[in-house]
This record gives sequence, C-alpha cells and structure tokens, in this order.
Amino acid sequence: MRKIKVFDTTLRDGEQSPGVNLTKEEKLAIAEQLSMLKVDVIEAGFPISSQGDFESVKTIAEKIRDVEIAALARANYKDIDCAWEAIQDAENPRIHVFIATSPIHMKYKLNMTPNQVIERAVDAVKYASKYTQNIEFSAEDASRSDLEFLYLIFEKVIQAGATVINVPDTVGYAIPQEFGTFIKKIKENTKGIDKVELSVHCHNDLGMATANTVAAVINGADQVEVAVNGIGERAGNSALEEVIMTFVTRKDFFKDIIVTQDTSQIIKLSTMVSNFTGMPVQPNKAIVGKNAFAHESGIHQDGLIKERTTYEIMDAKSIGLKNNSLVLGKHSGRHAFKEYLNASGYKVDEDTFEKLFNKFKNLADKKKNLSNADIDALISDEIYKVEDYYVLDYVSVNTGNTVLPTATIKIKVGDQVIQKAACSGDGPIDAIFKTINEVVDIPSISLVSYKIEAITEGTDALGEAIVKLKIEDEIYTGRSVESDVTYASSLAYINALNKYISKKQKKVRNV
Ligand SMILES: CC(=O)SCCNC(=O)CCNC(=O)[C@H](O)C(C)(C)COP(=O)(O)OP(=O)(O)OC[C@H]1O[C@@H](n2cnc3c(N)ncnc32)[C@H](O)[C@@H]1OP(=O)(O)O
Ligand SMILES: CC(C)C(=O)C(=O)O
Repeated sequence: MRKIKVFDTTLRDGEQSPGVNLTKEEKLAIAEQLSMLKVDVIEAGFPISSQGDFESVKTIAEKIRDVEIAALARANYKDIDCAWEAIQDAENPRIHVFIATSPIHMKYKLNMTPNQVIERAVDAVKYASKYTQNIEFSAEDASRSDLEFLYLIFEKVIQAGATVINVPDTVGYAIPQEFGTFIKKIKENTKGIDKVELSVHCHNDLGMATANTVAAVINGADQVEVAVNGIGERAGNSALEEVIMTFVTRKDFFKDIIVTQDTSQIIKLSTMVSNFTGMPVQPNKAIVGKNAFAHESGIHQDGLIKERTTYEIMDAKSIGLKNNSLVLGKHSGRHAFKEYLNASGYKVDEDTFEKLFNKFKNLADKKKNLSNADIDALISDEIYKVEDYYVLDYVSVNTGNTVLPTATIKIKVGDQVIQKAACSGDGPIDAIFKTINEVVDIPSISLVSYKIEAITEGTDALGEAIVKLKIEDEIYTGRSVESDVTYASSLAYINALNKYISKKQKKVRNV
C-alpha cells in the first residue's frame, strides 16, 4: 500500500493570490483546521518575505502539533536562517529550499549558468542540513526544464542532504500524460531518488492542476502539494479537496493508495479559507462549490429520489455537508415537485397536484431565482384558496425624504367600506402594514418576513411581494405580483390575512 503525503500550501502559495493578505490569527485558525483534516505537511509561509509572515510561521510552528511545518527559502543563507528561526520549535520542521532550473528562468531571472545553479542549490541544501535532516528541494519551473539537467541537479542535492525532491509545474504548462511520463522518467533516471520522497506542485493556468497531480501520483509521486479551494499564484494551485476526493472516490482505481485525511472537515475548511481570503468559491467548483451537490433537472432529480448514486459519485456528508439538495426550477419534473410537497407536509389529490405543478412550471419559466418562499406561496394560494373576506379598495401613501410616511387605506368587507389613515411607519411599507392592522379586526398579527423582488427586467418590472404573517401561532403566506410595489405589498398582506380568516371560518363551520 502507498501513503501519499498531502502537503498544504494554502498559507504560502495560496496567500500569493493577488489581493489576499491573511492576519496571523487567520493563518493560525486555518492551520488548526488543516491539522483537524490531518494533512501531513503545512507550508506555513515564506518567513524572509516580511516580519508579519515570519511571526505567523513562528506561531504556527509553536502551536500546531502532529503535522510537519515547512517554511520556504530561496537558495541563500539569509532566507534559510530566517526560515529555520521561524520553524525551529515545530514538532517536525522542514526547510523548503528552491531555485529555478528552466533555461528561461536561469538566464533571464537568475542570470546564472546551469552549473552555477547546481552549485548554489547544493550549497544551500548543505547549509540547511546544519539545522535539520528534513529538507525539501524544489526545482522551480521544472516542467519547462531539461530532463537531463533535472536528473543531475536532483542527484547532487540528494547527495547534499535533500530528503524530498519537488517537481513544480510552476506556470501550469504541463499536460497530464506528458507530466506523468516526466515524473516516471525522473523516478527511473535520477540516482538516489528511491531514497527520498518525490513530490509535485502543479499550477492551474490551463485548468489541469489536479489532472497533472493525479497523473504524477499514478506515475510514482509520493507527495502532492495542494491548496484549499485551489487558490494560489495566478490561476491557483491544485485544489486540496479535488485531489483527496479523487483518491477517496476512485478507490477502485487507486487500490494501493491509503488516504489518512478526515474528509468531513473539507467544507468547513473551504468556507473558512473563502471567508478569510475574501475569495468566493465559484458555484460550479468541484467538491466545494454550492452547486456541487445540487440538482435541478427533472430527470436527474427523479433518478436521485429513486437512488442517490444514479447522479452522485460522492456523498455530500463525506465532505461535511449535511445533505445534497434538490433545487426546484424550470427544469424540474413531477417527481421532484411531489418530493417537495411531501417533505413540506402538504397533502394534495392528483387534480390539485397537476394544477400546482403547471402553475409551478409557469412561474419557474418567468422567474430566474425561484425560492422556497415562492413555491410555498404558490402552493398555499391553491390549497387554501380563499374567498376574499377583505378586499383592498384603495391605497395611497404619502412619502418622501422630508415627510413622515403616511398611508391611507380603504378596505371593503362585503358592502361595508372601512377607511383609515395612519401616521408614521419607518417607511411607506411599514406605514401600509400598520394601517391595515388598524383596519382589520384581527388581534396580534406579527410580520415574520417580507420580500419584494423584481421578477421581470427594466424600471417597469413586475414586483412580486411575499409576506409571511404569524397569527395565533400559525404562519400565513400572502403573495401578489404588480408593477406598483406598494400596491403589490398591500395585496400580499391582505392575501395572508384572508387565508387566516378562511381557515378560521372553516374551523367554525366544522364545529
Ligand atoms: C514560484 C514561487 O511561488 S516562488 C515564491 C514567490 N513568493 C514570493 O515572492 C513572496 C513574496 N516576496 C517578497 O516579499 C520579496 O520578493 C522577497 C522578500 C522574497 C525578496 O525581495 P527582494 O530582495 O527585494 O528581491 P526581489 O523580489 O525584487 O527579486 C528577487 C531576487 O531573488 C533572486 N531569486 C529568485 N529566486 C531565487 C532563488 N530561488 N534562490 C536565490 N535567489 C533567487 C532573484 O534573482 C532576485 O535577485 P537579484 O536582486 O539579484 O536580481
Ligand atoms: C516554490 C515552488 C514550489 C513554487 O511555488 C512553484 O514553483 O510554483
């Protein structure tokens, strides 16, 4: 069996994402969560880069146990001294030394010959070995480097004391099949490589970071360098959650790989990193996107209701989510709609069901974001179809930035007209609702929620108002669609009140 080490670089390469700047406390919280997930190595930072980074790495090294703590250093003494100073109190500290090996980087960036690069790398690794035997060496831009040169430099740094050899695809240039072969060749041709761990660090410039990482593991890599939510320099790194869940989900393929991480911590970690970095997770992001376990199409929903695994290769619970979700929308079918009715406790006969389903499809066709409140309102409209006891005859609101919003309402009950003007309200809608409360003969109405939303486009859009009222411990939902939002709100409120009256009258009749 093979154990693949998970090396997390969220706090180092992840923090190199443009615009991201984590505080020491945030870094420590992420490190704690990474340790709960049981990653093998946390790259806590690049201590020479700033005093803040130095202190964060030092704090993490002092506080986080049971995980190797790595710090990055260029191939020079001051970076290595600084890295060591920051991590020396860790339970298992690792110095991570890097230098570029591609012709472009050596010539233009470093202004060094290949021989000088080898000498510098060997010297740096030897220097680091005065501090620790846990030394990782990275050949930056390895995937654009000459293979023969890599065999040589790796052989030399292994002789100098490197215990992990990392092969980065620094600019996300590699293609999975090619990168797999690249790793295989390094494994076959580098002297001493069998005595150390072979690692990969892939970037996502062509969207292949995870595929390249997996290809490398298939071809013998022992360690994967990843970041939560795939964040990192430019298009980011291989995503921790994608790589781990690939091994877990495809156990049938990766028969010889043991995964020791606690995957149920993934969603918590993803949310934490997204919140702290201010980088939202795209909805269709694999594993942690909000749509990753959500299903909208009728055929899929039907399949899922019958057997979850028809359309899910992973269980939402395995990454720490409570469950998957069936999202009702214009692509949904009868099975999913029925499931929703059952789950919400509505019992309807077949005729009512068909009517409701057609109304739901109609509304879903018009409205982009259909919420549960919309669907509930539609259902309760049909089920508690009411003869209007209260009929709105007239509504007028006087409002503006210099006047106190005041509403005047006329409501008919049979032939009788009741009129009322109410002062104040925190705004025009508040004034309307308060005035209606004064007019109607219903004690203690409390507003649970009120939502107004444009359901078509433009300034003349139709506004949909949904009002939920609590009366005598029961919830009544009122809904109305009008182009005038104050009118829609008044009608929705009265609609909810009429549902209460209707229910009450039915009860009285039943007695
Ligand atoms: C692929 C990666 O992700 S590598 C990690 C990238 N991360 C960062 O850069 C973290 C933030 N960086 C920083 O804060 C700064 O760049 C520092 C503190 C590290 C260095 O700052 P400065 O000393 O001002 O140098 P600057 O960044 O402008 O230039 C880099 C220098 O390091 C040299 N260098 C680059 N990589 C290496 C290396 N691996 N080993 C030795 N020297 C290197 C460059 O050739 C250049 O040297 P020069 O000044 O002689 O031309
Ligand atoms: C320092 C190395 C590992 C790196 O981040 C890269 O090459 O992308």
